[in-house]
Amino acid sequence: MKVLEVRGLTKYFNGQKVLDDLNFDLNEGEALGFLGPNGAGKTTTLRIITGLYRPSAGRVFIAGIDAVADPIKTKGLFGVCTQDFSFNAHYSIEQDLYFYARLYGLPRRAAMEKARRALEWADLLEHRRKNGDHLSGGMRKKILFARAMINDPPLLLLDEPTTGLDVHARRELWEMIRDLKSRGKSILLITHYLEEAEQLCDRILIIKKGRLVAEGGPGELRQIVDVARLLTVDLYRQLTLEEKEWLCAFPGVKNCKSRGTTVEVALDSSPQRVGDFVQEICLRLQPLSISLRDASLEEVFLEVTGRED
Ligand SMILES: Nc1ncnc2c1ncn2[C@@H]1O[C@H](COP(=O)(O)OP(=O)(O)OP(=O)(O)O)[C@@H](O)[C@H]1O
Repeated sequence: MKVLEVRGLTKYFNGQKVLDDLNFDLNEGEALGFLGPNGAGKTTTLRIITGLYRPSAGRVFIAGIDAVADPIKTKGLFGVCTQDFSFNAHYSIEQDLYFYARLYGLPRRAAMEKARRALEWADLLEHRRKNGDHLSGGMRKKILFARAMINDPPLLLLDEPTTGLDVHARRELWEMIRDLKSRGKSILLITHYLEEAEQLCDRILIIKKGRLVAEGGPGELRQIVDVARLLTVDLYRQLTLEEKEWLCAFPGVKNCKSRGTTVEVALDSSPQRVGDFVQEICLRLQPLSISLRDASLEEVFLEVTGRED
């Protein structure tokens, strides 16, 4: 079942097109990475899904309900963790969660129980009497997750949840996301950390200037840009122009860049004979070392978002 459907989403701000006919789906139990350079339109998309902005054109359906025409009806179907947040200065985090549970209509006793269980889930029970502003950045994000999940919605929207956190805090949040996924929740994850998307997401979308430029599983994306592997060749001197042309002319070579005495050769996914290629390089260039590896998601991202329109 599709938990989220985005159809032809277009948004203008002051005559400038920020989203351009964006289409994607999020299936039940799926984690979808939503990536793109700064200003690509990720947060704008999220704000339209949550009903904060109206689109200039296009539709959004959450669990089949039209979120643009009837945003009130969809409010209980998603939890959101935004980049901007605040805590009521007079509330402890326990009262904060109780308040949110009451907003969703839970009776007093059930809301208290819910707040307590949410604190346990976030591993913050011992800090329950503190105000959110007095917690560390990682703890604050955990409380925001707990808030977003207080009414147990099927869809979770996360806008850069781990930005600015240390490695330990990031890993704790990853565990919480994995736990939500194991409970069948659908997750839209905006992130600039490609490793995070690779670790947590089943599928990844990359947008640029409000347009979808790539979509697929982390492995599939490498094939989309057709840079499957990278061969790094270290020389004792710089590569000559003639040698560069010779390298680029080999079958399966996508491009070839040299920086100082290091040469990086991008190879496509065709079943070429890499062994023969390496042998020829050794004979002609007598390199200090050669290494072959799969292209990283970061390299795919740079290729896709760096292309001219
Ligand atoms: N309320 C607004 N009024 C005018 N322009 C806006 C508004 N909100 C966003 N924009 C513009 O829309 C574009 C997309 O912004 P958005 O915040 O959606 O990008 P993003 O992909 O989330 O970027 P980042 O990764 O930096 O958070 C930007 O050019 C931004 O300046």
